[in-house]
Amino acid sequence: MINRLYDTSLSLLTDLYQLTMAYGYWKSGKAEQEAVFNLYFRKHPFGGGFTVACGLSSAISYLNEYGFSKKDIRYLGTLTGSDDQPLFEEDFLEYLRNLEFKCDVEAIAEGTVVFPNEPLLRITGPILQCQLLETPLLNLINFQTLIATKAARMRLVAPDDALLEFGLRRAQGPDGGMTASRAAYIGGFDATSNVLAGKLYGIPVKGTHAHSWVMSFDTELESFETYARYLPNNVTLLVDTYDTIQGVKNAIIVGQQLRVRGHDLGGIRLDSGDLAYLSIEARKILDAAGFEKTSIVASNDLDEHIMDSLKQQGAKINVWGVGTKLVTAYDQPALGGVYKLAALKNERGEWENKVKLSEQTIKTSTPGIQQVRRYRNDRGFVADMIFDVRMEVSEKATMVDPYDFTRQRRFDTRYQSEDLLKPIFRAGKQCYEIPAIEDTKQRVQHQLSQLHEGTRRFVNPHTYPVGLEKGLFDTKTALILKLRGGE
Ligand SMILES: Nc1ncnc2c1ncn2[C@@H]1O[C@H](COP(=O)(O)OP(=O)(O)OP(=O)(O)O)[C@@H](O)[C@H]1O
Ligand SMILES: O=P(O)(O)OC[C@H]1O[C@H](OP(=O)(O)OP(=O)(O)O)[C@H](O)[C@@H]1O
Ligand SMILES: O=C(O)c1cccnc1
Repeated sequence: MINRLYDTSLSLLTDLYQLTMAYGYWKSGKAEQEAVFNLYFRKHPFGGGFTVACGLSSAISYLNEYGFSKKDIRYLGTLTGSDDQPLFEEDFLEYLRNLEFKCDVEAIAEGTVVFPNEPLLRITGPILQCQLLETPLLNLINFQTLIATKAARMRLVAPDDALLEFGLRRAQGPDGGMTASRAAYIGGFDATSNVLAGKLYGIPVKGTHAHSWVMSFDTELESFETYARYLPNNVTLLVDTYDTIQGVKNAIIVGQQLRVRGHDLGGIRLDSGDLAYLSIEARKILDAAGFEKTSIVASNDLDEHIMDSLKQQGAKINVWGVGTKLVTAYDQPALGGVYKLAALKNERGEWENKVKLSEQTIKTSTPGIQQVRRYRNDRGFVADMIFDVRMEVSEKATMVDPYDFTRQRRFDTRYQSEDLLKPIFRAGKQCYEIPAIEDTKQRVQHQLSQLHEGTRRFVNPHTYPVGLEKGLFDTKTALILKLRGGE
C-alpha cells in the first residue's frame, strides 16, 4: 500500500544516521560483522498492564522488498556533508545497490500479548543491514502495536457490542489512517468506515450518514424517508441534528414505513449530548414502538474510559463508533519501542554480549541472543522468562526479577511453556506464513482471555511477571559491573 502511495521503493525510509553508520561500518571493514539486535518497548502504553503486538506482517512485506533502486542510489549520491563534498563514495553506493537482505529474523506473532523488555523481534545478520533496519522496523511496529492495544482496551469494555472504527478523517495522514484501520480491526474492532482498508485488507466496511444529509432537506423526516427509500438495507439514522428525542420518533415513523416494504430500521445514531441519558430514553421509545432489535449507535469523541463510564451509567448503546481517540492513540500518541544491539561476533567467530548502560536500571538493555518463554497453567498465562538461547535452560529454570534480584521464581514441569519468538526469515528468505487477518484477530481475544483480570484492568493494573533466566541475569550483571569498572 505505502509503496503505491509514494511510488518508490521504501529502503530510504530510514534515518540518515543509519546510512552514515552503514558507511562507517563499510569503510572500517565491519559491514559484514554478525550482530544481533532486539526490538522491544520499556513501558506499556496508556498506563495499561498489557500490549498487543502488531505490525509484523507489514515488516515482513517491507523486508521482502528490501533493496536500493537505481533512483535511491542516485539520490544518495547527491547528499553532501558540511564541506559540500559527497557524503558517500561511489564504491559504497555500489555496495548498497548490490545489497541483498540476508538476515535471520525471529518475531513474536501479531496478536500476541507482550510485556516490557521482551524482544518482539530479533534480527541477526551483517551489522550494516541490521542497522539500516532500525528505523523502518520501529516505524512499522511501534504504531500498529499502539493502535491494536488501544482497540483491545475498547473491546474489553464492550465485549458483546459492535465496534466501528470511524477514524480516517482524523488519522495522521493516509498511511496513519490505513495502518490504524488494520490494527484496530486486529485489536478487536468489527468494521471500519475506511473503504480502502476494506478493499485492501478484507475488513468489513460499515457506515451511517452525516448531519449534512439531514441538513440538505427541509425537514429531518424527509431526509430519513429519502435515505430509507434508496438504501433500505442500510438504515441507521442520525437522530441528533435538531432534537434527539424528536429524531428518534421520526426514525420510528420511517422504521414503520420500512417494515411495510419488507425492510427494517437497523439503527439510530447519537452523536452529541448526554449519551447515557439519550440512549436510555431512545431505547424506551424504540422498545415501546416495537423496535426492540433496532441498534443504538453512539459516537462523539469516545475512548475506553468514556465507554466504560457510559456502561456503568447503564447506557443502552450496543454499537460504538470510535474515531479520533482510537486512530491517533490520543492519550499516548507513540509507543516508545527501541532497537538495541545485544551481541556481536568477534574475529574469532565468538559472540560477545553487548549492553547499553543507563543511569536508570529500566533503560539498561539486556545482552545476548534472547528468547521469551511463556509459562502457563490451566488458568492462563503465569509469567514470561527471557533467556539466552545459547545457555542450557532446564525445565526447572529460575527466573529473576531484573528490578529486584531477591525476587526469584522457580518453574517446574507443572507449567506448560511456549517459546514466543518464531523464525520469520532465514538468511533473508521468508520461512513463516503470515496468518489470515481473521486468525490474528481471534488470537488477540484468546490471548487476552489468558491474562489475569487484574492485568487487564485500566487503573493500577497488576504487573504481569517478566523476568530474566538466572544465567542471563548473572551474565547481564557481570557485564554491567565490568563496564562500570567494578569487576
Ligand atoms: N453520560 C456521559 N458520561 C460521560 N461522558 C459522556 C456522556 N455523554 C457524552 N459524553 C462524552 O462527553 C463528551 C461531550 O462532548 P461535547 O462537550 O463536545 O458535547 P456535545 O454534546 O458532543 O456537543 P457538540 O454538539 O459540540 O458535539 C464527548 O466525549 C462524549 O463522548
Ligand atoms: O468523534 P470521533 O471518535 O472522532 O468519531 C468520528 C466522528 O466523526 C464524525 O463527525 P465529525 O467529528 O467530523 O463532526 P461532528 O463532531 O460535528 O459530528 C462523526 O459524527 C463522529 O462524531
Ligand atoms: O458512518 C458513520 O457514521 C461515520 C463515518 C465516519 C465518521 N463518522 C461517522
